[in-house]
Amino acid sequence: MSSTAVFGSRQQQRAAGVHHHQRQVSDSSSGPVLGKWLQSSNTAATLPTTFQQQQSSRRAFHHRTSSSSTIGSVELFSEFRQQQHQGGFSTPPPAYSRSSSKKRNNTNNAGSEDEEEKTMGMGELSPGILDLHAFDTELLPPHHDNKSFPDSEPCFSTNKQSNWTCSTVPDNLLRISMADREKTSPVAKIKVVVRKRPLNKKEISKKEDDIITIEPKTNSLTVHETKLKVDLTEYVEKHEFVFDAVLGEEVTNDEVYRETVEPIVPIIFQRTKATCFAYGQTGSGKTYTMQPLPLKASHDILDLMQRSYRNQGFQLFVSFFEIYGGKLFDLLNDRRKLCMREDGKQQVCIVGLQEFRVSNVDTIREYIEKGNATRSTGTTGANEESSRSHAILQLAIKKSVDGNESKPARIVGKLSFIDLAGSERGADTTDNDRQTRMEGAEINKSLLALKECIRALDNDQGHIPFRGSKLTEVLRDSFMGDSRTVMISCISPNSGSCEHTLNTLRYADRVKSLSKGASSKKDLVPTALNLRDSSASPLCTVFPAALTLDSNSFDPPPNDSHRFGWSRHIDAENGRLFGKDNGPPSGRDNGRLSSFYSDYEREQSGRGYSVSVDDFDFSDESHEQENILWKEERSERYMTCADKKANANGLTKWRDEGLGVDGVNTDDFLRALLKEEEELVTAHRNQVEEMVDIVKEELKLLMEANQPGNQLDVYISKLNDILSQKAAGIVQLQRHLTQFQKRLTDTNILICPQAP
Ligand SMILES: Nc1ncnc2c1ncn2[C@@H]1O[C@H](COP(=O)(O)OP(=O)(O)OP(=O)(O)O)[C@@H](O)[C@H]1O
Repeated sequence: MSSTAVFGSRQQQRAAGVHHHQRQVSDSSSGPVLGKWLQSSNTAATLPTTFQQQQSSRRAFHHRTSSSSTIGSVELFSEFRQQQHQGGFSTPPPAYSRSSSKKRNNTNNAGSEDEEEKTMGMGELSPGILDLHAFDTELLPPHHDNKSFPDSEPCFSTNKQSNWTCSTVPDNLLRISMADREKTSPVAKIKVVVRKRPLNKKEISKKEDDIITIEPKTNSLTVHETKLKVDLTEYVEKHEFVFDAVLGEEVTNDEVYRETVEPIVPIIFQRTKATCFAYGQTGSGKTYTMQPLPLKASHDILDLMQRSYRNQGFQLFVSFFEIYGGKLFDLLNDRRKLCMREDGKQQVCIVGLQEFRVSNVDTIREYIEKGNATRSTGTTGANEESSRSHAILQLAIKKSVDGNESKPARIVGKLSFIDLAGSERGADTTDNDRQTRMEGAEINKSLLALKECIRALDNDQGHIPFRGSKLTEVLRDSFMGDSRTVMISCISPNSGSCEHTLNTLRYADRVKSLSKGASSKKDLVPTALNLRDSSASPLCTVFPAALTLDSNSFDPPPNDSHRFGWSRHIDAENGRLFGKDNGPPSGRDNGRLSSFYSDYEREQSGRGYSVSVDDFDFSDESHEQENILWKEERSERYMTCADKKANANGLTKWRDEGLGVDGVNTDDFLRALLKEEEELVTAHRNQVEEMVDIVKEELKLLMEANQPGNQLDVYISKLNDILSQKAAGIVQLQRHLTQFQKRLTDTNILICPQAP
């Protein structure tokens, strides 16, 4: 059966967890992987500039290495490492200077890029003229001196020129006005951008590899994950992702601004609220990325006020606060504690928050520096000066009624910048103290809630789970009405951060793929490369044996966060109960689970297996939170179904009268259903955990079986035990499932049409 036949239409593919934004390739020979890697990391001349060129260079390389074994690829890999460590791929340090204190200096850093703007005077960049500043600073090759990096400072690991050749130069040559830009390119509701930082000196000294390659032309990036087989040979698994924009280490903060926030600025004047946030592992460059943005945006806003909207009564206000441990603090007012209130119209009001009217960039810079200096920071394994809070800087555009400044100004639009605290997995926080762990849990909760809100908003769902976290509650009004969201996913390039990087990219990928707009995106044609979340696709072509497996049992859980693929199944069978996008958020690392499955498949197909089953971790704190959000959503769904059933039975106002289905109290009815559902999911989770242990045993047994002198009878008896355990687990879960299905059928839930 061909791979396309297995997955059918695009829609079916999505329902089956197939992801069109993410293409992942596992290649145990890894020849082509390294071929592309070497080329794209080398020089502009060897960088494939078109897809065809890439393909042909891939083919050429593949041809060169097609007969090479894993050992061969390991040799190539070491060759690559050697060259990299010898500085062969290093690029010069950035032209701008940074001092060691991050939180202050990032603004200064923005400032260093902005310094010239200041001396030129505001408004010098008039519509349609060349941006000489960008031209001067960004096209001149910076001075090459690797030794000049302070400890935590980054070094570039790829050739800067290569990427200029690909995409950046034309953008800088002619900088059209924002208004023109706005006319020509409508601003997407959600934009997901990835930014990779350079390797820092510490990572280089630890001889870590840069495992991310970027193809700016196709907005794609590839994570080259090195894995070990049980026989300890290395192989490289490629994970390829496509986003709205992918920014490499050579991309300046100016360019980040142009790609992310600049297009939104003009529409803030048209009653739009926009949010730009950075997400990523601690130390991945969120603060570095976010800090310069508000200043640049203020510059453009003031510019528009003075040019396009002169004398129209627009005013700019700035406020800056942080959420730390679920509490709000004003960063422009000595960290005064704030409280949040909601008025009758569900407008969020942060009581006591100081808002300052600003009319020039210097004043805004001072406010931003003041706020940054007041922020809560701490130390994490990856970042000595880590932000442990979510910092929210808001630029509000207000307009006085009839242009009369003596009357109170009304809000027109708002631009919120959120520098999210660094994301760390539960597992990473075990070394830290309780405080850091609590912070980590809070951060995870916010991230999950944020994703859920974006997802619900983009699907125009009636119910937006704002209450999932303080962060989303506070941002509520920014998400209401006409809103835009820009998410910048920051990633570290080093091999030691591989798992975090994949998590960040999967989060970003999910945010993007959940958006309705995603379906109209470029990457629609199903290819052999983008069939699975994690690397399973090539198995269909490279390892045909994988196709003989039952595709249901070995499908990785779908990316769209359905709980273990369950809602998808019901969806496909009944098309009614749970909408595809209404499944519970998984929050758990589906990627790792699917990676586990693909490893298992690889083993089944006789190509060895990975030891990455240890990665399979259910202990994520965010699980609790996801349950809350999910229950809220599911409860609504049950209510709607029960409503319909009650109506069909001639019962009106059953909710008000507290009557549930069949006369049972509404609350009890819902509680019982949710409880049973939760029990089923818990049973499923336990079963999968057990299964992982069993599979580990199985892998061990297989290893033993390959040892000389192995006893066949011992092997047979152990295998029998293992298979019985597996079968028992499955039968037990099946029984549980049947009971729950029966319960749903009895209460007519399964035949309830989906709520509009
Ligand atoms: N694109 C980049 N170019 C150059 N240096 C960078 C870049 N991104 C980050 N850095 C440097 O890397 C270090 C860590 O960056 P940063 O503090 O912004 O990370 P973070 O994601 O905000 O971490 P945390 O979540 O722990 O606060 C800093 O020293 C910063 O200057």
